[in-house]
Amino acid sequence: MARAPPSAVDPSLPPPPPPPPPRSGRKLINSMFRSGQYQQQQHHQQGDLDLNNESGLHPGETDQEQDETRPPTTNEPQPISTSLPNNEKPSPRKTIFPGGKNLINSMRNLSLRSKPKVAAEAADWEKQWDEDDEDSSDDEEEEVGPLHFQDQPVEEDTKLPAQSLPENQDVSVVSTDDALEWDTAVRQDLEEKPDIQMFLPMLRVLGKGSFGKVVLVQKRTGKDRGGLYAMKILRKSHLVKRRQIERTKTERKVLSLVNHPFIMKLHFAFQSEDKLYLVLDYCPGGELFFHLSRFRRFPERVARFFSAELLLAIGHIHKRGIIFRDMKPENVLLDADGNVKLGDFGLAKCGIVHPLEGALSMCGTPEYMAPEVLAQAGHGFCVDYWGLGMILYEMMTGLPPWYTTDRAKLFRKLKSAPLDIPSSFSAQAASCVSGLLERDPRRRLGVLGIRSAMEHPFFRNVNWRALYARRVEPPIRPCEGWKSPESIRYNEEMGDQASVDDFAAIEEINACDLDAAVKNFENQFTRMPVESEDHGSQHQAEEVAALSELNADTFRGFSYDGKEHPLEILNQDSSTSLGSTGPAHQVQPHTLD
Ligand SMILES: Nc1ncnc2c1ncn2[C@@H]1O[C@H](COP(=O)(O)OP(=O)(O)OP(=O)(O)O)[C@@H](O)[C@H]1O
Repeated sequence: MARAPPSAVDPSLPPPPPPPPPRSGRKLINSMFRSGQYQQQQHHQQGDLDLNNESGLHPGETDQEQDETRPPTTNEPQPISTSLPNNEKPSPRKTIFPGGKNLINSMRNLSLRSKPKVAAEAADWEKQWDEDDEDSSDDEEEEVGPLHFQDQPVEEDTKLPAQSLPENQDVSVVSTDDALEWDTAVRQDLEEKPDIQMFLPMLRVLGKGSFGKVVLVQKRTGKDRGGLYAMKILRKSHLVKRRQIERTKTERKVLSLVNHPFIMKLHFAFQSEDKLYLVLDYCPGGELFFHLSRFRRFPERVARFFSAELLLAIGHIHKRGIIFRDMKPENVLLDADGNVKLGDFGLAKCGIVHPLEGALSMCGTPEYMAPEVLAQAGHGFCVDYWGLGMILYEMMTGLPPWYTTDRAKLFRKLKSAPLDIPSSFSAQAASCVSGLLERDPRRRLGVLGIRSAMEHPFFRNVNWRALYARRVEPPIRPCEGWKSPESIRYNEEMGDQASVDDFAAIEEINACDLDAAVKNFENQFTRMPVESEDHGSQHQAEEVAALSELNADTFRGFSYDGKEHPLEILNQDSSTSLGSTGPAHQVQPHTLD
């Protein structure tokens, strides 16, 4: 059965651009950032995305005026060319915030203005959130149709809520109570003991990480038969060789502790003699990075939507005493509807009850590291607000602030270079980004908790309850026209005859459906032979040697059927024993937390 291929986006964004360059192209894009070519190209194509486009047009709506004011098609964003003419000289990135640093600083120092409406809504949402934690049923929720994430004209208001913690305040009171809640909902309905047979044959490769690959699989038996999942496969020998066992255990532990609409869910974990398997929500929308590289940068309202969802995800993990520590667009995936799913919890840390303290490790992705992490001064929840600021800035400009390939220079810039804010940022966005990217974590937006960030004027028009309930229509619809087996099943259960026919077909998912299902992933992975393994003799010899280092207890407790109590996980040994070798793009913890 052929399904319409996934297609593009909200009509208020430019028409669907061609797919992004392959991953090798992504690497080149990075090198273009470094050489300045990327900025040059951005400069040439300025105007191809209207940052002030706040019309909020949505599917089915038309706006002739909007179409007419769009730049000509030839100027629509194209995938970033990997072959820029050599004679184009890179132009340096401009510092174009009116008033520059002084204005930003003066905005930071303004006192808290009362914002009863926003505060009331945030409080309302928070109350709802607590209730949802206790009882996840939405039965009594008022039925409201999908809301558009549409910006209203915002009154001029650039004042940043005061974020400073008084010098002598015991900041540990900020979130201790929340951190004691370990009430993650677990799935009670599964009676199956998971194993690899349940998911064979594997369907497509989705991507590769430093220690293994992620493949698309379909559950072949049991209640969720036919459902698609992403299965992360890690070779034990790689983990041992690269001292990544604790990282993997952390990822598996944290994933089973969290339960949130904007965080990737772990369904099963199991192991074979030589591999570990994590079965996760499949995110057919692909990486946020993939979409950002197609559009080069997002209009402010789009950046606001994604950052608001990420803010809720951060609030959820912080409430559970977990910090993420690796916020970057590559770790944010989109579900079929275009809502975010935060993933890759390998650098997360549990047991944090303080915004500034609790962890010591120097870890993260260099370009995104918070100053307090670099300084190894101790860090807490506030690192993730810094990470959110970095993502927000990157969404609105196309690259993270202070970017350079020279590692020493990068760290110097992260520590002390002024933040350049383009003049295209609204005052609210500039205030929010500079508040999140405040170097002193005691003064950073979010230090007083998620609510203080939610109340920022940049998020003024966000309906948090609706957003949390996924009733706000996402600005990018990455899988339009594609029906997931789960949605088909849902309709079938509701007695929809057309879908019953579809449902018969989901168990025999054909190549065309598969192409549609992986449309937002790079060809270089999705076209790989799914079972290909390196069986070279040297590799095998190394593997045997590495595996012999493992004792029977190394991965004890890894398997997960969705039913264990989170406290059991917390009681397992989680001492850190990481070496300094890690993936090229990440810095692994160098000290014990
Ligand atoms: N749940 C998922 N649904 C769809 N695709 C996924 C999912 N999880 C991961 N992927 C894809 O697989 C790729 C590899 O993921 P993985 O978590 O192994 O590595 P990574 O995060 O890129 O690298 P590292 O683990 O080294 O930080 C990701 O880049 C993403 O494109």
